[in-house]
Amino acid sequence: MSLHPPAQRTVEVAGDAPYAISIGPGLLDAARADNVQRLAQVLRGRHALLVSDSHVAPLHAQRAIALLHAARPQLALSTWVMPAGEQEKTLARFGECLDALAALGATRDATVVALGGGVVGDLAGFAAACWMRGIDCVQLPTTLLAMVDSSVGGKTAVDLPQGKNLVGAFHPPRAVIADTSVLRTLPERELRAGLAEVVKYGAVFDAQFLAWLDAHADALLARDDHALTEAIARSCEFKADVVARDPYERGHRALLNFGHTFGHAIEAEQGYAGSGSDALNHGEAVAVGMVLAARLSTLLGLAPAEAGDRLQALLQRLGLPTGLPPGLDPGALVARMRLDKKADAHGLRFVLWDRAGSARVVAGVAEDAVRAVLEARA
Ligand SMILES: NC(=O)c1ccc[n+]([C@@H]2O[C@H](COP(=O)([O-])OP(=O)(O)OC[C@H]3O[C@@H](n4cnc5c(N)ncnc54)[C@H](O)[C@@H]3O)[C@@H](O)[C@H]2O)c1
Ligand SMILES: O=C(O)C(=O)C[C@@H](O)[C@H](O)[C@H](O)COP(=O)(O)O
Ligand SMILES: [Zn+2]
Repeated sequence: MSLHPPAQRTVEVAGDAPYAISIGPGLLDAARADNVQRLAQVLRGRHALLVSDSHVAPLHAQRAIALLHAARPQLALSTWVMPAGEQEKTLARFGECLDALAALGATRDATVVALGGGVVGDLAGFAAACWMRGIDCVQLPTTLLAMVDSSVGGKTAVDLPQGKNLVGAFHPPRAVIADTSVLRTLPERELRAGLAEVVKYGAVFDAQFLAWLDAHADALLARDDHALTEAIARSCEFKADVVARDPYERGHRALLNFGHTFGHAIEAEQGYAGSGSDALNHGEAVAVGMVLAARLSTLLGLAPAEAGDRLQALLQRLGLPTGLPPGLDPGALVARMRLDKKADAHGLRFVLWDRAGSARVVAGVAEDAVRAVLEARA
């Protein structure tokens, strides 16, 4: 293991509104001139609203606030803290976030700064997309999942009881700043959840990356800085490449939904993860969903069963669930899937694979086949 901290990495996201993803330890440290300069370049106007949650704010908000003040001393800054958890990614909380922007008097050159995991990032990003028809958003992701996935690409949303992310907008951030030192306070379960989305990139784009993850599983679980930084940067490269080519998910971007048709149905059917609930969180539901998608691929004659077995073994090695939780009814899950955003007038569409690293969208998947996979449960 190297004694040197990992070098800072930057991934550029191309497109009509390009932006940079900065990754490395200490990027929220206001004492570093390069950090101050990075944020100063993207802040405009007089107002900023820092959005965070009840777990993250006590741990990390002070550093973000100090950096924001250093980057733009004239800033009128307020902080709005939402209760933590997927159960809170609601229209009601979104409305409260808009109220906080109104109370601040945020003008069109204001910035929403999202400090948190994917729940905060999605909700704050959606508020930025809607306030005065769109203001800037800067993402400061604090979970592994948010660093590798949700802070990048501009999908913003809240959930409805009927389904995940059913109300939202595409609204790319102005910048993503991932200070990897905040991962030290991340609960173990959330670290593992983030690894599920990292595995997803290998599953759909690159079998060699899956082999790398297998070889570095122990280092990743031990939070080795070098392994984590590499996994984050590689994941951001995969995502940046696809969202730059297909920002509005008209084609290829849908591959990032591998495991999500099953996963989102599980999350909604369980009533979403939150304090005191046993529900799977997003990353866990995606882990189960990817195994089910691999099984569906095999049932439809697209992929060998061994590919699914290997994926399941890797996810289990990373401490992730891979079987359908007890008590969930296959029929109810299929009914949920009819509201999946990839479904169309012709029925369900799934991201399936031929083998690791080679995925595609398959239309007209029979509900009976989906039920059969769910009834087998893993
Ligand atoms: N927009 C996208 O492209 C995209 C991509 C993937 C996932 N998502 C969404 O992201 C959400 C899941 O995100 P998540 O897994 O980050 O969940 P999350 O935001 O609920 O965070 C997980 C938990 O970790 C806590 N936490 C966050 N950072 C912490 C830290 N550094 N130290 C201690 N605790 C910390 C949070 O308070 C929360 O309790 C889902 O709603 C999912 O739909 C969106
Ligand atoms: O960025 C994307 O595109 C993704 O699909 C990334 C997913 O990991 C993420 O969970 C996303 O929010 C799902 O999008 P949805 O359109 O199915 O709600
Ligand atoms: Zn996801």
